[in-house]
Amino acid sequence: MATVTAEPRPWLAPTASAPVSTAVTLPGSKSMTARALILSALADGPSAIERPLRARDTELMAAGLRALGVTVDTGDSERWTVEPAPLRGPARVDVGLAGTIMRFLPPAAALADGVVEFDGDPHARNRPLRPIVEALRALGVSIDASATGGLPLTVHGAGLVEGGEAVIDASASSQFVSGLLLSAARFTKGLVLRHEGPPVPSAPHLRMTTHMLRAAGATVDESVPDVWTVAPGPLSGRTWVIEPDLSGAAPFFAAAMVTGGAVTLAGWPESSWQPVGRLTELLTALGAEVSQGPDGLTVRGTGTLRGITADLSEVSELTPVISALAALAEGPSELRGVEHIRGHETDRIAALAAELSKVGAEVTEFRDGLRIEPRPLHASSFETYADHRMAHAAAVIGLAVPGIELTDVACTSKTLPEFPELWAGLVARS
Ligand SMILES: O=C(O)C1=C[C@@H](OP(=O)(O)O)[C@@H](O)[C@H](O)C1
Ligand SMILES: C=C(OP(=O)(O)O)C(=O)O
Repeated sequence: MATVTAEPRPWLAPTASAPVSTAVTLPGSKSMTARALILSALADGPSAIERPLRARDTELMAAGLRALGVTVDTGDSERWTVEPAPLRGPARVDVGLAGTIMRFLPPAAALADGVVEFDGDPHARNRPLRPIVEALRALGVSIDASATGGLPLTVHGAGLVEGGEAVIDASASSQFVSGLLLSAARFTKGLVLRHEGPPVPSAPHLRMTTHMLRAAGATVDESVPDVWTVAPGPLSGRTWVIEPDLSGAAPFFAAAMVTGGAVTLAGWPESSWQPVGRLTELLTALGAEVSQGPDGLTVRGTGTLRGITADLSEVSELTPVISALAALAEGPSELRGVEHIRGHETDRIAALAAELSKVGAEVTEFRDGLRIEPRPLHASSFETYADHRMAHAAAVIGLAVPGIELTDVACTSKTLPEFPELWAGLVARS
């Protein structure tokens, strides 16, 4: 069952009356938890996932794997266990609004013996899927998709996938590549996947996929740009230790920046598979001081919030929170390179342009991004479009601008069901 947050609709974002200075402990990375679940389900022995993310996206992933016959025990929030089994249909999978499920699970379902049906939230049907469906067909999988090539999908699992070579245009989502690679070691001939088209976004997420595949024992070659090779072979069960979710931490870091305080993300590892270097560059350019020590990763507000010009293609899921900071900055910002986020939980470029304009910013919408000119901001209703990161953006603005009313905050359950309580606690302690 997905977690439901009983928060009022609309939700008035709390305003900070003093600097937010605190340490936060946040759950594990959504992206790492999703990959650990898939790799564990395809392994030849049991696995444990320590400090996973328990949220709608990962609970639905666990439920999807259970529907395919895998034993996933999520009873202990600190340590989930996965006992693989031969995958089988018939099964039905609810993907919710999760890109990770709709792109990572169909390739695994193709290995199942039986029919596996996929569907999700109304907007999930609009999210791009065609390239991965066509690549799977080229690899010998029988799939029925909607007229637009997306959900609802039916995968006719034959118990094996021939695999081999495939060409894909992954410019709309790195998850098409990650999804195919995660199951590829179990394809009879493995996989040689070549991307052809405009650049693939989210390179750090691709590196996370190849790191985790190697950690599970797969042989992966990514030495040729835009070509990924996974040799056929077994995957090992293991213990995955999940890092705190860096993208989920972004609004909390932004709180330090907006209020001139300091927020430490506790439990941050010395070396990470998430794009902490890029986040540090961006927050520093915006005016923050970022440091790492035994207590964790700390972002300190300096009282200065500068506008920036940045290509966010590597860290596109940060666009909403960075846009919120840009709307509160001293000068204009131009955030580009993220056309594909029009296919995220909502069309994030259009949604940010509409909502930031409503609160008073001057916004120009480009095909691949936004120009944001700060203006005096004012109270307003803020539509969240069922998008957790739109809610984060609104909450960040609300710290500085009284009267920001989110149409819905429960959408944050996608990746952090505790968000409303954690956010209120942050301000209460300020
Ligand atoms: O592989 C992953 O876990 C993700 C990859 C990225 O997707 P896109 O490449 O579609 O942006 C990112 O935005 C998403 O939140 C998570
Ligand atoms: C784009 C996102 O999610 P998804 O994994 O559903 O694509 C996101 O979390 O910002």
